[in-house]
Amino acid sequence: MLVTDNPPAEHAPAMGDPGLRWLAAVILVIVACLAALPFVSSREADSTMTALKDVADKSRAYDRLLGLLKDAETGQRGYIITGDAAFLAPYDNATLEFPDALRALVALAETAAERAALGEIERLSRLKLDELADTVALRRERGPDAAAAVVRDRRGKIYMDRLRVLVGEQIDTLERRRHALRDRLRTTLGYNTVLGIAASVASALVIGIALYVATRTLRERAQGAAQAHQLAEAQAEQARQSQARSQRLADTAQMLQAMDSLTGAEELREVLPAFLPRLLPGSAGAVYLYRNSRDFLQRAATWGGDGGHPDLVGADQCWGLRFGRVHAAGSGDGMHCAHCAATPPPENRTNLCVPMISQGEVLGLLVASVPAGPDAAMDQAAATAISEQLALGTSNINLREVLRRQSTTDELTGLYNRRWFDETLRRELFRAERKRAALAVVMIDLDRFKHMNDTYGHEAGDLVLRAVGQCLRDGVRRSDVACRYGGEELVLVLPECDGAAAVRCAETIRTAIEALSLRQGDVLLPAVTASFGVAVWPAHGDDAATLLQSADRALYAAKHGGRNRVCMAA
Ligand SMILES: Nc1nc2c(ncn2[C@@H]2O[C@H](COP(=O)(O)OP(=O)(O)OP(=O)(O)O)[C@@H](O)[C@H]2O)c(=O)[nH]1
Repeated sequence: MLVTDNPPAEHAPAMGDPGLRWLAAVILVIVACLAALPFVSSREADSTMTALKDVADKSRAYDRLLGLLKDAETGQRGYIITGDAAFLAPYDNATLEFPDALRALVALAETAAERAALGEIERLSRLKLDELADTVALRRERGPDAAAAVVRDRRGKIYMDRLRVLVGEQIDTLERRRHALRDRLRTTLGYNTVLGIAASVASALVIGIALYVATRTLRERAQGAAQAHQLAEAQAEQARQSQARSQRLADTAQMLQAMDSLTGAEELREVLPAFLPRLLPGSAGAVYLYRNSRDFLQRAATWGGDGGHPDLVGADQCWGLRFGRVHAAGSGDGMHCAHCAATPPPENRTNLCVPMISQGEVLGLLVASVPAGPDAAMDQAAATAISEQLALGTSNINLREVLRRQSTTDELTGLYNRRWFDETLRRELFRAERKRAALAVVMIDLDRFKHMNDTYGHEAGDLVLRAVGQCLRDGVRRSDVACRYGGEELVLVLPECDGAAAVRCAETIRTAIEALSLRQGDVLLPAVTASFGVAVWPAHGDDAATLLQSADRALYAAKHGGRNRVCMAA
């Protein structure tokens, strides 16, 4: 349109016109600034994502520190109970690694408060490790009773409880920081998108102006017009790339956010296929995660069609895993991995295998088939960045699973803890009321347990509690909940179970406990028995408190009736 409607050249303002040149220069400066802004904003998003990764690393370092102390304590307990030096392996390993783990955390400390907390952690850890070393030495030189006497004075337990609280507070602080960083990332990405659009609009404007000027001066300034075209195209390409980059960052952040809300790795099957096709356009592939046994990697998700990816992959079947870095193989070149869906890949495709590495540990494998061609290098870089984010997200899922398990279970018996019991009873009472179904509660108390502790030591008592916990787990259905109520008191919540069935269940467990034959080292411990009190909703109480009181009174009756028996509430 502009070319045909042009006035004759002699009346048109030429590029040589100083006014027009100034106008062009001003527009170019504005457009250049707009195009640069998304880059600045992207840098901000990059630095926030790095900070997020650092916070997650530090959280894991705290968790590892506590894990080392627990390993040392487990080794010490095993050695004291058995006298077998083989049990000291985790203890030796943990005491060896502990100073480095603590030093690494001190080096990462950022605030005076964190340094103060680490100082206290260091002091308590030293006391705890000294106590462990003393008891190990005592066991070696003076036998189990001398070592057990030191354990019994509970000094070590007090240090350990305090350390758990201190480390937990640090992890909570880091969790709050992670949420704040995620909010900041979301805001930055919002700005980024707006700036990307503004840059695109400005580029479109400059293209229009450049075309206008170029056509007006075409006859005299053919070369100048071509340069203007090139400049406009470069600007448009720059804006397109910046927008694509912003979009990829936003998609990656969204994927991480979605992964943050997962309760287990199996849910990746739902989340990843929604994001990976957007992050690697035109691709198809699969994500594998190591099984707990670490012998094979198991397929966790696929995208871009089923693709024939096998369920399991051995670490030695993948060149990427063997080299510990991204491995690419095209149709006519490179070493092909046996596990890839199409080996070798079709003419116009490249297979990428990218190990997912977090903190130097390989957590899984990203396998992607991408289009071969000029964008292949960009796809490879993107796949590497995505695998880093997947590794970060996966290790966060693993960490959350461990923390959730720790917060709901009792460490000694492996049964659910008191907090979980309170929540479960409240929830099951609501359900029973809604379904009009029965619900039974069974309170259990070990008989003359003080005598066991006083005669055979606290470790023997712990051994008994662990074995009784196993009897409870074996004796209930999957839908029942067995908890440690406190000390040597245990409790069962039996949904949809009437009085007769609850008494039968209690009898089974009572008989199993009575039949236990336990040894502590060479010493055969005396038979253990327990008393049971059963109460049923709604006959013995219509809320949690009265139901528990009824079960407790029935337990009292069982004790007074001679112990080692099951009594139903009156
Ligand atoms: N080993 C060990 N003992 C514990 C634990 N928690 C509580 N106990 C002990 O359990 C014993 C409970 O004793 P009592 O409440 O007097 O009752 P009992 O000796 O079992 O006698 P009855 O209940 O009347 O049959 C105390 O000695 C506690 O120290 C624990 O985690 N480990």
